[in-house]
Amino acid sequence: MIPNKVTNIACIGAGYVGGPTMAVIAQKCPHIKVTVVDINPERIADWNDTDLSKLPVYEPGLDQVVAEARDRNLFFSTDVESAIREAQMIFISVNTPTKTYGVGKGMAADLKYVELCARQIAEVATEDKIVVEKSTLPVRTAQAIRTILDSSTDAMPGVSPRFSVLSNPEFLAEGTAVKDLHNPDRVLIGGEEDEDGQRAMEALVEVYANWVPRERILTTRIWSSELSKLTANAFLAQRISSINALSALCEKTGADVDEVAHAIGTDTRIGPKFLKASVGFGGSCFQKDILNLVYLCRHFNLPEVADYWEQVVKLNDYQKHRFTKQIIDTLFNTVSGKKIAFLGWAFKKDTNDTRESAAIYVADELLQDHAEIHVYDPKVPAVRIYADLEYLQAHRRPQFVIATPTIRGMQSDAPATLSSQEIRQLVHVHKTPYAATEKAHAIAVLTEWNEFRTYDWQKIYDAMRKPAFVFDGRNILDREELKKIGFEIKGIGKG
Ligand SMILES: NC(=O)C1=CN([C@@H]2O[C@H](COP(=O)(O)OP(=O)(O)OC[C@H]3O[C@@H](n4cnc5c(N)ncnc54)[C@H](O)[C@@H]3O)[C@@H](O)[C@H]2O)C=CC1
Ligand SMILES: O=C(O)[C@H]1O[C@H](OP(=O)(O)OP(=O)(O)OC[C@H]2O[C@@H](n3ccc(=O)[nH]c3=O)[C@H](O)[C@@H]2O)[C@H](O)[C@@H](O)[C@@H]1O
Repeated sequence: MIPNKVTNIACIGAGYVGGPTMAVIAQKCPHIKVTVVDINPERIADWNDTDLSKLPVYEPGLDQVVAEARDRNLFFSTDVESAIREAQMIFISVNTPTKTYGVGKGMAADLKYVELCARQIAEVATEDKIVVEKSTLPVRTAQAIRTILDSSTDAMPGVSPRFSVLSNPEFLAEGTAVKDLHNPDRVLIGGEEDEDGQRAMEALVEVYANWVPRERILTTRIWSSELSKLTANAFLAQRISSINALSALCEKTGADVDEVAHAIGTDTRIGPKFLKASVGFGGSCFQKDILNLVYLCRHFNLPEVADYWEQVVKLNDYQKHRFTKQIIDTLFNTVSGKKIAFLGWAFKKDTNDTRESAAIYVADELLQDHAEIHVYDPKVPAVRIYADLEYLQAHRRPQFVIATPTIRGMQSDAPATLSSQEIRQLVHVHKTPYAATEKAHAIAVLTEWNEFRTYDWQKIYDAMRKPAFVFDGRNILDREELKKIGFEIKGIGKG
């Protein structure tokens, strides 16, 4: 019988979602044993490291949560099979990147890791289990998971465990993951409408109810839950693209985008959040989830709906390109041989995650113009920065190329593919902001780390080449103060 209460949970995937989410469940539910498993042994070793600064995910407050629960009722392991066998409830929290091959390449979510998990659960399970989709998935994936689970049940007559599939998408944002998990706006649980589905939902509601007020735990039909996750990310990203679109107009007209955002955000129907103009949104999910939504709409023959959402991603590509073009234009139409210092590489502050960070695309485009790039980021190591640039050489999205047909008003060549050696010759990673900015022609702020505001900007100015340009892609620096020192400063949407 599908349990309606659980004391043993497994989670497949010890990444940015699986790790923090399960750590908080274990912290808040000491009566439940939580085992997080992953096929990546280094990742698991890092989660088990006694030096908590080595946790594979950097999130403020996560070290304390792990310290409290680890080896009490929270375990990290590579033994996927045992964890599946013992658990009554199994979360699937593996990566679902955009497909880079075959049908749906560049648009659809790649579900091969999710499928592998379902197959492994089906192979190993001998008792009834609840399977929870924690990964972000296209609507109706639960159907595919159920088909896999049920077909192997048929193949094992005699041992016929039952499965109930739930959708429980995660809404945490990186950098505030622990805060978001401790105090979520809502928890969403979608389940099947039969008796098993109801029992499974009851079991998962019970888990969250240990710390989340019941009225914030929403239960829906499974398809609604799956689609709500893609919709939430599409709406959030759409707000950023909307304000970024207006930032371009602000620059032409002399308006100030922060003033415009404040003015519209005080309307309670619009609200103040997610209206910060920037060099463009990054992160592993917004682009991937919108492309997935666009793919689904095209699949269901809704081209107008698909085009509407695709524009959010195109505008984001345009914004990254616009920022780069402004750097090149301002530096007298070429950055060849010039030293551009990057403050920040992570896709946002308070995380070491760089996936789809705007910094990667800006760097790539500047490298096409033969710039020399010097990076400082408080949390991102050099190996990650090189790996990001190398990955991009092999996986440029055609949309980005289309969005950047002209540089300086002239037709530019298709982007050159840089070798690892060329990247290492042109990109240097520094341990301090002062080393990165020394003798630089310009500074580009790519991430909104708080510490960037607190630097000795006079010292930075003194060591730079003149005129000393700052391109603030996050509008975080004190413009007046920097101008007084002598900097030429350009922001986003600052007319
Ligand atoms: N990163 C974020 O802030 C958020 C991510 N999501 C969604 O959560 C899912 C996971 O995302 P992340 O945690 O960021 O990904 P991640 O890439 O950080 O972690 C996924 C982990 O799954 C492991 N894995 C893959 N296949 C496996 C298998 N068959 N057996 C065992 N381990 C396996 C990988 O080794 C990796 O460590 C994605 O669907 C994503 O869209 C949802 C909300 C927030
Ligand atoms: O599905 C996911 O992965 C998650 O995606 C986002 O979270 P995340 O990408 O971690 O971080 P955000 O705070 O949403 O920022 C995303 C990007 O948008 C940028 N941003 C954000 C807000 C804003 O006003 N302006 C802006 O440029 C950030 O700098 C960052 O590059 C959502 O906020 C989460 O709810 C969701 O769970």
